[in-house]
Amino acid sequence: MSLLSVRHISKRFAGVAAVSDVSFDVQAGELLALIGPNGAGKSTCFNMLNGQLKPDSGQVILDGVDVVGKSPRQVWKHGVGRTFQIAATFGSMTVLENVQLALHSYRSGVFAVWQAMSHSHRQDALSLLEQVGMHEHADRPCSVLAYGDVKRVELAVALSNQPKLLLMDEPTAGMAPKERNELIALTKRLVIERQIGALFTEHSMDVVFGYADRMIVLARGKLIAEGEPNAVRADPKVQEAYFGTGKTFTNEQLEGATA
Ligand SMILES: Nc1ncnc2c1ncn2[C@@H]1O[C@H](COP(=O)(O)OP(=O)(O)OP(=O)(O)O)[C@@H](O)[C@H]1O
Repeated sequence: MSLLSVRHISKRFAGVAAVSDVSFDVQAGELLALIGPNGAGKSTCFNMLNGQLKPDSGQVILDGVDVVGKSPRQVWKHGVGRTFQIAATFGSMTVLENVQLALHSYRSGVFAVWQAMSHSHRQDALSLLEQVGMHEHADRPCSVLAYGDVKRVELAVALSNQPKLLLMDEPTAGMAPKERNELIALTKRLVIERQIGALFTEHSMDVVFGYADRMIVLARGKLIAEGEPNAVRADPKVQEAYFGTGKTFTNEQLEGATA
């Protein structure tokens, strides 16, 4: 059984078919890239997986449970972690406090209540920070960190609910190539070690071709290709979708991206 089975999900906004009859699977230990030109339906798809949007039809089965109709909080509790295109940490709090707060939120059952918690979940938070290589920065405020380090803290926060599935919205946006590769290599290692699944959107093709186990491609709300990156790259439908817009990545990037 797949970790995540998405079956025939669709979503319309007024006259726009944002996502039409899309089905795919994510396996435990797999890094799956979701790509597509601007407006292809990637965000809509993500938002249907994390409970922010309810599909008009279809099923989203995570670890045997259909999560359609559950709130974002319930979906999170069921094991979906998320990172954002612009890293979401609290700058005025330390690295350690950010992870402690996430652990506290998950374990106490209280989503948004802050308590004095200087000792709360400290060891577990340090352990998560160690896994992302940030434990030596535990007592620094997030606001002084380099952006790549903030993204690592965000990853530790996303792991605090022991997710089965990680959803990552352009995890490497705004990062230099070296940091970008380090972050995605770290993500891949954690996905394998923890046997979780990860689905990520990405505009950087070197990341997709270098690290994704498989990829799926959306265009105008429809799934037009899926498979191993090199096979998908050669697919005429994918080439056409990108040449048609020229906005997300170019012919040269498609051909030049190597594993
Ligand atoms: N809340 C909404 N109301 C109306 N139309 C929407 C809404 N959200 C998305 N759409 C439309 O649905 C389509 C898919 O949008 P979506 O944001 O999912 O694409 P995307 O692939 O994430 O694009 P991008 O790469 O530009 O972020 C677009 O035509 C968009 O204008």
